[in-house]
Order: sequence, then structure tokens, then C-alpha cells
Amino acid sequence: MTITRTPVIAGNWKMYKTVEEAKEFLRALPLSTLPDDVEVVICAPYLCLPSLAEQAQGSKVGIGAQNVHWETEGAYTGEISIPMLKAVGVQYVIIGHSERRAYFGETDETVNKKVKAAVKTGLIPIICVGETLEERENEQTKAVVERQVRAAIDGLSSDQVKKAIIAYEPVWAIGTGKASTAEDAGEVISFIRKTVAAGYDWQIANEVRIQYGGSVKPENIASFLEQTDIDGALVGGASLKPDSFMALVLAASRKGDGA
Ligand SMILES: O=C(CO)COP(=O)(O)O
Repeated sequence: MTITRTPVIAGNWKMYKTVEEAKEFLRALPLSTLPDDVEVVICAPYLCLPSLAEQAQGSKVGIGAQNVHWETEGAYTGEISIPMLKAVGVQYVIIGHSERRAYFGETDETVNKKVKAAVKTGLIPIICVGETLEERENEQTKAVVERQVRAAIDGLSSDQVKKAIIAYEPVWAIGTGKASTAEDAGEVISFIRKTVAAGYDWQIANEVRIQYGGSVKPENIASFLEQTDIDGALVGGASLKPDSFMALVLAASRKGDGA
């Protein structure tokens, strides 16, 4: 049986771009010529989401947030809920990014609460996992990602887990210009798929899209996409300019064509 998974190229803009700069970016993207065989997502700062979602309407670009609260509403100063995101047309949300884990107290437990809340409402979570340099040097990579993946998807139904996207982002490769080798990333991502299979079954695990993230650029994306288990990329720096973002999308399209 051949498995076809549509690759996902997702930009994570982090804390970059004003509303006007975000609008300019989307105006510069050739929306009508985006390839059909790639899922294209832009995860922008909250303030940019309403106008981006409106601009992207009817195009192949999906809009995502970079975080969310698990409660639908309440006394949670400074937080944003899933219904608020959905009301402005947001379809994706990054959950558990290593920057949130490192600087904002995100834990495996809060990641799981957020993932559960997202899938319940049809918001697609992009679940981030990955080891630090110290963990890698201590040969804990697999143990760490296994723990993070298991915790993140705990309690999800088969249908819910199939729709989730997982992003393997080794912390030491983020924003450093030192990407993982494609072979290493492919090996960890195959292991993540195996971890999903252990909790569900292989049929389900083979449907989950698993991205690589960490210093992905137009120059190196092809090597990652050559790995059979890698289904696209979660991209920071290189997603901030329309030209380089478009180059990443087109590279993934070639994977879809079987090249
Ligand atoms: O953190 C990342 C995406 O979520 C990766 O960032 P860079 O592509 O800038 O390394």
C-alpha cells in the first residue's frame, strides 16, 4: 500500500511582523499559483490573525496561531481561547514550541490540555517536540521525544490523532543556522511515527504528518523532504520573506510529484 501524505510547509513568524507587515507579506505571495499538493500555513502573532485570515480567504494558505489557552473563556489575563481564534478564521495552532517550553512554563501536561482542546473543536494542532543539546549529548534524544509525543497525544481518539501534525524541532537547531542532518532528522521522525503506532496502530501512524524544523532554508529543504518519513517543515527565519517562503513551498511540491 502506498502512503500519500500531503506535505505541510508552515511558517512560524514568532514575534515578528506588525499587522501592516503581515498584510504586505501576503500581498507579495502569488496566492493563485500555489501548488495543489502542499498544505501551506502561516502561524502569525495574534494581532495579525484577523486580517491575514481575511486576506487568505479562498486561497490555499491556512492561518495558524502560535499558542492558545485550553479553556474556552475565563479569568485568564493575557490569554486567547480557541473560540476566539476560530471566530476570525484560524485553522491551525502551534502547541508546545520549545521557546514556550523554555521561557513561558509550557509543560507536557499543558501541551496535552491544549492539544485535546484544539482537536475537540477541529483546530489542527502543530505539536512541537525536540531535545536540547545537552539531552542529545547525553543520548537522550529518543527518550525525550517519546515522552513528549506520548504526553501530547494522550487521550486523543484515533480520528483526532490522525489530523494532528507533529513537528520535530531539535532545540539546538532552532535559529542557529545549524540544521540537523537530514538522516538524523529522518531517523528521529521515523521513531516518532513508531511511537504513535505504539499508542494506536501503524495505519493511523502512517497518516500523521511529521515535519522537521530547525534552520530549514530553501537551500537545504530538499534533503529533508527526501526522507520518506518527513512530511514538510516548520520554518522560522526563512518564512519571513515571501521569496524564501515560496521557494520552500515549491520544493515541497516536487516531493508531492514524487520527484
Ligand atoms: O523554531 C522554528 C520553527 O518553529 C525554527 O526556527 P528557524 O527556522 O529560524 O531555525
